[in-house]
Amino acid sequence: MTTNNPDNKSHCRPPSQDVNTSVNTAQDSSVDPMAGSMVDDWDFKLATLFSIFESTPEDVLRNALISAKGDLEQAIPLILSSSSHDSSHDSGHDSSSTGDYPRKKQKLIQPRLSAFLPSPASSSSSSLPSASSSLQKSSPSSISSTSTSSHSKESIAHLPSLNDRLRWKDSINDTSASTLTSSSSRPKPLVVYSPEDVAKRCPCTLIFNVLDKDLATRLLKVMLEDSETWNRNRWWLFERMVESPHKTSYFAERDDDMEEVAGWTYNGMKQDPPRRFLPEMDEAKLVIRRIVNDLRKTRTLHPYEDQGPWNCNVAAVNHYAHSKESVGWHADKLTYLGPRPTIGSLTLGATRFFRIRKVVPDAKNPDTAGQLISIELPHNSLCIMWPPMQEEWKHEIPPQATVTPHPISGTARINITYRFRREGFSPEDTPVCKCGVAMVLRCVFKNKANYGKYFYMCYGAGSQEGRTCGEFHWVDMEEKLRLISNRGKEQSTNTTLEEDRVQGSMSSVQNSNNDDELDLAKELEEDAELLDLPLDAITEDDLIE
Ligand SMILES: O=C(O)CCC(=O)C(=O)O
Ligand SMILES: [Fe+2]
Repeated sequence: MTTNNPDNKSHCRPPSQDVNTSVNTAQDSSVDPMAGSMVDDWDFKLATLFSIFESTPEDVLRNALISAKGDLEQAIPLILSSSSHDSSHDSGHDSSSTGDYPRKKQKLIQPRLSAFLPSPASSSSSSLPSASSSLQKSSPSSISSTSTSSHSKESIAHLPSLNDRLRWKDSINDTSASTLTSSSSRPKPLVVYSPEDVAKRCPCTLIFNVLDKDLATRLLKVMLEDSETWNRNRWWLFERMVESPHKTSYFAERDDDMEEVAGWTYNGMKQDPPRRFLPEMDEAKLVIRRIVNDLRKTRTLHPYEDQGPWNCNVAAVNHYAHSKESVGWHADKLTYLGPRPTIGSLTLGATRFFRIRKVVPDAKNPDTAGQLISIELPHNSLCIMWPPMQEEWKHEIPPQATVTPHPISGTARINITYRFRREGFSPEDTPVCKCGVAMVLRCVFKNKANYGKYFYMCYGAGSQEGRTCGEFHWVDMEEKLRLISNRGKEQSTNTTLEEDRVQGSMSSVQNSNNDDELDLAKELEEDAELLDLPLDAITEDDLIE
């Protein structure tokens, strides 16, 4: 699967916010997933600054925070420009251009965070470099450094991303469990190993030794070989082209699946066609499909789930060469899978941690909101993500200090996520925004009034030099599903549906013409940007839409 072509731009109205504003949203409690629990908390903000500026005296940090009226992102440039901090650590520059890496913790955190910070001279959008000049300037360093140095740690550290900011926040939160217990309400991170514990903690089922040993070995070998042809994705992030810290590709089961997936877009960019499941993938698919469907019989299905048997007709595959390769916080996109999808995620090769956290507060267990749960995934394990995993949780494969290697793959891990592309959520069912690109389907999980409602939004920012038209439509999901189901019935009686389909997609979305809705659209877009990490979800799934 090839990557987004940076030259193939569609043009949108520039966003109203500049880089600075976007960064601000990350720490703004109004859009933060942890809002109300800790980000509002002064101590947390101070601790955050501590973790970035380890060598800076506390009073400098405190004063900066006071001067910035508690706004973390405003405080950071103040500290950077203060003479008190250790400039060898807190250079505020992308170290890819300086070649001067901060040491230890800053190596991972600081360069990436600082890549988002406005320099004191560029606090307004007008002073930012134009997107095209930024491409010329930043692409060579950010792309060539990552693509030429293959899997170097440095290439990973170069990637500035929203996800880095969340990981950065999480690493702080991890620390907070031990050092900030008095001021932090966030529960300590958990590591779970057993299927029983996994089932207790989240909507996932973990199954060890899921495939016959011989099949698991053959599949690992063939995928390792095939992964030589997989690519790192590239996308726009705040006027910079960045590259995913792992390789990925897409497969489909049959001809019609191939055609559909070939029509999938990521930010309006058509992707290369997927390849057909390799024979070993087909073999594994049969096992996984049976297991998922057997388990599904014991579950109460949500009305928005596909009520028929689960199929796995497409697969996003990932290759993590070593412990530092990763995938960022994200939920798998709903656009082509529909609401409440089930995903079967197979691990082959090295053992890695799969880290999850619930982004919707759980009324029954408010104490566990935002808790980081790491699930160990060994070779030949299947992690089934049930609904509402993609609506209410985020997941990632974080970089690790070391991994448990596998005798065949060494430190490399292969992941195959078997997915069900769903009727009624094809490219032809997906609305197109003012940019002329396919919109992305999302679910509101934060805003109480609209909780659980679905919407389509412009998703152009990852491909269009950071630009989005901000278009937004609510989806009446019940109505949409009813129309899909009727369509299915009519299809089975060979009725032509073209008119209904157009009618259906027209009535299932409502244009948002009034100001309130536009405001909400904007807020949701910001939410999505932060919480769903659309620009940073690095898997093929996340980038293909
Ligand atoms: O590698 C993994 O286990 C997770 C991959 C993933 O999240 C994805 O492909 O969407
Ligand atoms: Fe995922």
